[in-house]
Amino acid sequence: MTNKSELVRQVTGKNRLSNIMLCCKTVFDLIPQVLLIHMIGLYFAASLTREHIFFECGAMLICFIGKAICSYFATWTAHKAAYTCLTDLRLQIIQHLKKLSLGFFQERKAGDLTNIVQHDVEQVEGYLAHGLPEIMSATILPAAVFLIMLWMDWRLALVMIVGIPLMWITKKISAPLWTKNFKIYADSVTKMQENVMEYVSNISVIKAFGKEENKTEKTIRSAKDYDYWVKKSMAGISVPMGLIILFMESGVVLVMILGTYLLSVGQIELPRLILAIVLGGLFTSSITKVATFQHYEIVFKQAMEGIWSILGVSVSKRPEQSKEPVNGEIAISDLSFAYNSDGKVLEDINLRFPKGSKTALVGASGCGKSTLANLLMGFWEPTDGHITIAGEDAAAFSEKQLNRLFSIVQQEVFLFNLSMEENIRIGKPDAGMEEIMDAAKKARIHDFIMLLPNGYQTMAGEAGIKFSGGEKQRISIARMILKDAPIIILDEATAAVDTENEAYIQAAIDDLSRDKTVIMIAHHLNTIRDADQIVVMDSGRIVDTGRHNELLDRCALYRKMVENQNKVDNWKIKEVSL
Ligand SMILES: Nc1ncnc2c1ncn2[C@@H]1O[C@H](COP(=O)(O)OP(=O)(O)OP(=O)(O)O)[C@@H](O)[C@H]1O
Repeated sequence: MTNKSELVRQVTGKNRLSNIMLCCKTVFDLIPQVLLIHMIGLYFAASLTREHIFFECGAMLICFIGKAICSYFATWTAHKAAYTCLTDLRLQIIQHLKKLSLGFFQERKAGDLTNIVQHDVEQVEGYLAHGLPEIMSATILPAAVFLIMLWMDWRLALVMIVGIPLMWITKKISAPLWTKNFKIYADSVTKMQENVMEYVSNISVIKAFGKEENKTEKTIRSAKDYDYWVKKSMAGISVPMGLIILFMESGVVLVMILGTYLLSVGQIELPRLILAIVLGGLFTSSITKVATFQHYEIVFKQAMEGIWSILGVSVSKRPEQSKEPVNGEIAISDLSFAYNSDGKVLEDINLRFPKGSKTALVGASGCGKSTLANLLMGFWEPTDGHITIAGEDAAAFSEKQLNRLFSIVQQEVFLFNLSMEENIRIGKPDAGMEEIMDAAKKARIHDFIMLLPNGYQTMAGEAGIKFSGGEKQRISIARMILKDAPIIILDEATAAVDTENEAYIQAAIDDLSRDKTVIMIAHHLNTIRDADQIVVMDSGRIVDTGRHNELLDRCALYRKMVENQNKVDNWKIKEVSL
């Protein structure tokens, strides 16, 4: 999909059959009224016969049945198209989300994306199943009425539409205000949802830090904002809507006035005048609806904006398929990277990670260690420069193939609501039970799983089953042992666990890292002393690279970092011995 208009065409194009049915329904709607007036005319002319009554009433009956059938098919086809479209859009969004880089998910909030997938897509369904058919029938009917009126008496036809220019001007003038209010309303819905989601998912942190009052107030405020904007947008609609109704009703009043005059001077017959007034009433009520249905269009446009804010994001330029990448030395040359126009986060990076070596990235918080690791895994594309793996440009590998080369051990671990067995099998979908148990043993988590009520079949989300951070971490390491990727990225995996768990995790990581290329994002300098190379970073640049002792000799920044680390360690020992 290249642009938003194409997406809108694709969505609204599904209603064609329903529109045809609505046209037929309109015709069936009008014929009985014309026939009735025709019979009244015959009656006044004293020429109404039984045959007339029989055939015209028969035709009316057929029209009523035809109208009911068309109505049924119009509603059915509109709903069918709307729900097909709703499912298509959700699938399209999910497929697209799958292709987007991790960076997209760091920038957009979960509440915002959920709101689009749930609420905005639902609005499209409302527009297609209800809004569009109503707008269609409210447009076709006045057009047909106008043609009949023209055929009957062109003067009455013209006075009937006198209010339209005024209605159109009111609509044009009020549209920007209408759209603006609605946008604020839609934003307040998103904000309220984001706040509620953040509140619910972080309730433990909020309570732990005594922030209930603050956060509750913020969440309630966003709910009140929502309430305020709903009312304000309704108030913004009601004044122009009143004016539109006034201008349109002037049409039928003018038909009555001019019609009565024409009758008095003998230029129109009574049955024709009655038909003109009936049709004028129909015209007015339908065309008024067209104007007031404007909100359907605004809601639809707003929903499409939201949907396009996902579908319009270009996907990674990586190929869908590529040859199998070979494990080997990783080389970074002249690499620079910026997340946005705020400036470069990494600059002039030149590095080598020999196959099977152990490298530690060290530096102050925010110096770019995680960004560098994310670039290696292909989550972002370098702004300048290249990354090669075994001599091949990493950009030429598909996401899937590149993913096979890497495993990452992070502090935050997510367990799916699946059994332990399935949670570990994610690392290798075709792994047998033996392999899974073997990986769990290496990850030092097998004994723990065996103590669970249903062993490997215990569900991660089962009531009463709680996992510590360290246990979750070891389950995720078992996944990675099974995956057996040749390059391991360790993001300070043992920072948030107790000493016993730390020892287990360390042993599990040692097993996972054996004979692999290891890149550690390190905060604790005492865990990296035996690294083959330590990369010292500062403000997005590499300051020095070498072994621990070499850096102690020649790199002032590294020396300072080690001294600071020693101070912290001494402080911890003192704190414990107090
Ligand atoms: N998605 C993002 N969008 C914009 N800027 C970002 C994004 N992620 C990180 N940054 C910025 O990039 C810089 C480097 O961040 P990065 O997380 O790579 O540092 P780090 O050295 O890993 O830090 P830490 O040790 O605290 O994890 C920081 O200034 C950070 O604010």
